[in-house]
Amino acid sequence: MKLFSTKKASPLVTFEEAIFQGLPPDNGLYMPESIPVLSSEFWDKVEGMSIQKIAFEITKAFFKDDLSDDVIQQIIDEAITFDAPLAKLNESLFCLELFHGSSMAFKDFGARFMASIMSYFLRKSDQKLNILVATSGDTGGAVAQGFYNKANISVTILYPKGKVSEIQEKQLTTLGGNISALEVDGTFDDCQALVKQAFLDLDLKSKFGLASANSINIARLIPQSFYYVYAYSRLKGLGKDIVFSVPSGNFGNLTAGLIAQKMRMPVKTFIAATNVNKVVPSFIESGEYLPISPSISTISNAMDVGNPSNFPRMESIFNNDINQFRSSIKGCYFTDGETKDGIKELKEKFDYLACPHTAIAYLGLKKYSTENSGSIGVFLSTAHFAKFLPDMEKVLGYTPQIPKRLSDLIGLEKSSSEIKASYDEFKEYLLQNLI
Ligand SMILES: Cc1ncc(COP(=O)(O)O)c(C=O)c1O
Ligand SMILES: N[C@@H](CCOP(=O)(O)O)C(=O)O
Repeated sequence: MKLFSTKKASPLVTFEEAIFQGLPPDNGLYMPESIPVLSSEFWDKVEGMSIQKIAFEITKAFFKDDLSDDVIQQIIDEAITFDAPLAKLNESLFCLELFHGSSMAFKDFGARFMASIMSYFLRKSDQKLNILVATSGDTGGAVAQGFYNKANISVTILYPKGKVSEIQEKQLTTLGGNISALEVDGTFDDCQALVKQAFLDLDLKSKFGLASANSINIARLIPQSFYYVYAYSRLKGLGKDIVFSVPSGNFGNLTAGLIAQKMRMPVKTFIAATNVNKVVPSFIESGEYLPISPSISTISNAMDVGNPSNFPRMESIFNNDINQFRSSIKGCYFTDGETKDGIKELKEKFDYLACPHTAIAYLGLKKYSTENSGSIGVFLSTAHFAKFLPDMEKVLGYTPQIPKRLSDLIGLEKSSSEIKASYDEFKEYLLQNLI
């Protein structure tokens, strides 16, 4: 499969080139030249398939020219070691739980898949690789877990100082080994801009192998389509239209849903549910794309993104046609006060505990369902609620039970280096520390 840059000013590349380059030289984003349509035989039989089987079939559809079946199977066996259960809240309302992986966030699908595939390609050569990744909370933890101890790979994670939860911070800063963390005095968008600048820095690129583990890297997005198809497979038998509500920040998750739709997964509509960093919902309403700078801090901190990096991919999927955009995605946004009410409502009405991001997806679906009825609603739960303990305690009025995997982190000492949001300082750090 070949990939093109959304800016159309860079040459086509192979999948291997795209994942190791991360960003095309013209600063666009790589997209597959064509998104494979899965066969009607696949869609007929999907109901009985495990998530691993679905993952295998999707990966094969994309990469049959790049990877053998045995290698694909090996990558799936290594990466997709957990499930994505659908919790039924009532006859037409389901929560797709994406937090059963190692870092307890949906990023585990993409990060583990990417770590396996990159390790496979690296084993064929003797090269060393530096992963640079920006996080507003969850990507960093998933990438740290996914790449921990992978041979010949070093990971540098940039996160905004004071803007991630304590447990999220511990996930990024306590593994050690090949994982380092940089605490940036700025916002997530500053972290993302620093990382992007490094990928375009020819001096750095001539000295080191650099790659991205953010959703700007296409290898993160394809595995995120697995769980949409899995949810569809479990709900198909109900014979109703399906609406997916996706809590969104950088819009990798929603773009992965659009990729699943392009593969012919039937979807009635997607809901792009954000916090007050409402760049995409506002774009859907007004047709104007206006980044928010600096991004606004909220209790759904992992979605505090003022310039979503996957927006050009979404535009490319819709051929830059706002009407196509509007017919596939409905936008909505919620304040912190509304988010807290959403958490309370989920607990009181359904006895279901959800993190602030998940609550936003629930609210998005609720808003849509009051105006449209008759479909099945699925809201995506993108992280375990315990990752956001202080806010959960404030909203619920008690301390919910924390999985041991997360509570064990609290006592650990963090190890990170502080930098200003300055490219010179960042580059100096990289020159001293990359492998
Ligand atoms: C818990 C959680 N929910 C939602 C999002 C937003 O996802 P995306 O950036 O793919 O839109 C993130 C961050 O990626 C997250 O960590
Ligand atoms: N919300 C993310 C921000 C980075 O998004 P990515 O999907 O592009 O890696 C986070 O949790 O770090």
